[in-house]
Amino acid sequence: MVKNEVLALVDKGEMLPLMEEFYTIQGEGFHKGTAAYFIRVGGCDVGCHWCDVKESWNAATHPPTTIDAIVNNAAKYSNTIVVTGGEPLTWNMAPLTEALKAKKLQTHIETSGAYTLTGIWDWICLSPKKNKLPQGIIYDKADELKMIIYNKNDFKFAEEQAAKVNKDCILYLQPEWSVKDKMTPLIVDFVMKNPQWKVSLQTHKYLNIP
Ligand SMILES: C[S@@+](CC[C@H](N)C(=O)[O-])C[C@H]1O[C@@H](n2cnc3c(N)ncnc32)[C@H](O)[C@@H]1O
Ligand SMILES: Nc1nc2[nH]cc(C(=O)O)c2c(=O)[nH]1
Ligand code: SF4
Ligand SMILES: [Mg+2]
Repeated sequence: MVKNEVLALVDKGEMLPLMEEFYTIQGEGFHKGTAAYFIRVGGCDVGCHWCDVKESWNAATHPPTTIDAIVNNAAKYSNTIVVTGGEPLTWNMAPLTEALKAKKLQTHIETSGAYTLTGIWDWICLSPKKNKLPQGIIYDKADELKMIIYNKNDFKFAEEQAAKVNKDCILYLQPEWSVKDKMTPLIVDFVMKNPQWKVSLQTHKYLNIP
């Protein structure tokens, strides 16, 4: 295919810049401990200074890959597919998720919600960022809200975002990894005082798995 054809397919979500894919244990949030196949799509311009996958940001460094190739491969590994990035909602997620659902796979997304929600999802993990706030209806659709705590101000931001989600949405506070020794005790204290919240840890990093 010539370059313009590839770009046109990526534009429609019929190809996606694929950074990496791996079978592992979901480390975070409600489904922690569950085996899942991760599809990490390149491209993000939200710019979190503490992001743990900055290599994902530049979509041009990740090969445009057909939905068929991604889905046929993923189906070999797991019934639960976690789509992450980068920011997956940079792209139209309809073709990918329709193909995953056609194979009866469970579709989970990890997203900042910074762009329009596309795709068919069995589970939406919304992790809002101050520099690009979530767009519209995703607050109504989120199954879990996962707020990253880097400093004390982030508790206030977490409460502001929790006021916007639907009543069934499960609320998590997750320490930013590099400051976890300082922030985890504050999170523990906050959750005991505000039991509508739960603690989420990046358990895969403790397990030394991807
Ligand atoms: C790398 S992001 C990719 C998906 C999407 N861009 C997002 O931010 O939700 C996956 C998850 O990791 C979280 N995360 C990223 N860097 C982190 C860090 N240094 N410590 C703790 N959580 C982090 C994000 O908030 C998000 O919930
Ligand atoms: N094991 C594992 N669990 C995760 N949950 C969310 C992740 C992500 O980067 O989106 C992630 C990840 O990178 N690895
Ligand atoms: S939105 Fe997600 S991928 Fe993008 S910079 Fe922030 S944590 Fe990283
Ligand atoms: Mg991760």
